[in-house]
Amino acid sequence: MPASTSVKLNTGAEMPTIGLGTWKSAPGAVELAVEHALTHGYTHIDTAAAYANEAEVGKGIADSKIPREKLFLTTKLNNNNHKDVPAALDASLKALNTPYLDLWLMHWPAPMNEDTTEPIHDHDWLDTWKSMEAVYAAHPEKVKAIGVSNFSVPYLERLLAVATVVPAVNQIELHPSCTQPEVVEFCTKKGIVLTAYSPLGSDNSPLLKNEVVNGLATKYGVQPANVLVSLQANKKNVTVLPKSVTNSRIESNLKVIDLTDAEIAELQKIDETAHFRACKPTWTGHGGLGFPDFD
Ligand SMILES: NC(=O)C1=CN([C@@H]2O[C@H](COP(=O)(O)OP(=O)(O)OC[C@H]3O[C@@H](n4cnc5c(N)ncnc54)[C@H](OP(=O)(O)O)[C@@H]3O)[C@@H](O)[C@H]2O)C=CC1
Ligand SMILES: O=C[C@H](O)[C@@H](O)[C@@H](O)[C@H](O)C(=O)O
Repeated sequence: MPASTSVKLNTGAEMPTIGLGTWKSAPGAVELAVEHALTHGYTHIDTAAAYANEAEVGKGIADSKIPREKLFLTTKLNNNNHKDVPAALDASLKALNTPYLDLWLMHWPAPMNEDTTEPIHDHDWLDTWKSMEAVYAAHPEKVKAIGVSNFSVPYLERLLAVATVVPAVNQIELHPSCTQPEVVEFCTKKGIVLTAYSPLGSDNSPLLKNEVVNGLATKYGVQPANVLVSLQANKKNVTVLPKSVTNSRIESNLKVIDLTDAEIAELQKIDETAHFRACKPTWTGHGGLGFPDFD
């Protein structure tokens, strides 16, 4: 099926299919990258309190002069803020210099200490979700949708058993070396949109040199990165976040090609022989977080 330009959330809102990623986009560079993206066709930006760049992302948004209602802005609750959800939301809004978020995600189901070096075990992430639901209900003017990130099937099952709000999105690692079919299928069945992070395989990705990826890039006259972004954009229930601080790449990453079902299957097969994750859940100190390649 042809690639989408937006995907409908369970709130009714449209989420633009391609968003600019900003993890490791340093202050100084990130405001220019965000401004460049927003003045060259992007309408969706992804950041996180953990990236320590929300203020600069906010500056890039302001400098672009894009009307707020034309932008889809996502940020994430940091692992060290699970105990103080309302204050964390206000801090992100202030840093981003925006009256509201289009989407606010629990970054990891993994509460951590103040400087995110150690896990803490006296707080349950399910209570964090309940606090996010409460803030969302009390302040619809501040947050238009809530969701999760780095949630495996067992963690989603635990959440859905008590949730009064079904997460709008689960943002997870998705690329040909990390295809996660179980969680993609589960979310799709439950009406939860997937957002593909590290779609190029993150920094210094071997996927950019992969033979299948390069074969398709040559066939369609595009860059390997376009094949990788297009793979996600060609899926029905998926949005995708290529990150770059390089203007030419920011522009070119928006170009999506329509892949055939056979080409999609060939790309997804790469996982069978060359599996990797750029972001291992174990970094949080909470184990594999229910992901089958860790537990
Ligand atoms: N929820 C979560 O836990 C996570 C969320 N994310 C989100 O997803 C976004 C994307 O993931 P990320 O890990 O950053 O990695 P990506 O897969 O987007 O890859 C980014 C890397 O690819 C390079 N690159 C970008 N475009 C091209 C191109 N056209 N050709 C060649 N190289 C290119 C970038 O370099 P350069 O910038 O120098 O151009 C950078 O080194 C993040 O920025 C973040 O917003 C990511 C990880 C975890
Ligand atoms: O969004 C980005 C990621 O979640 C990142 O914050 C973590 O993956 C972590 O820093 C790590 O070291 O792996």
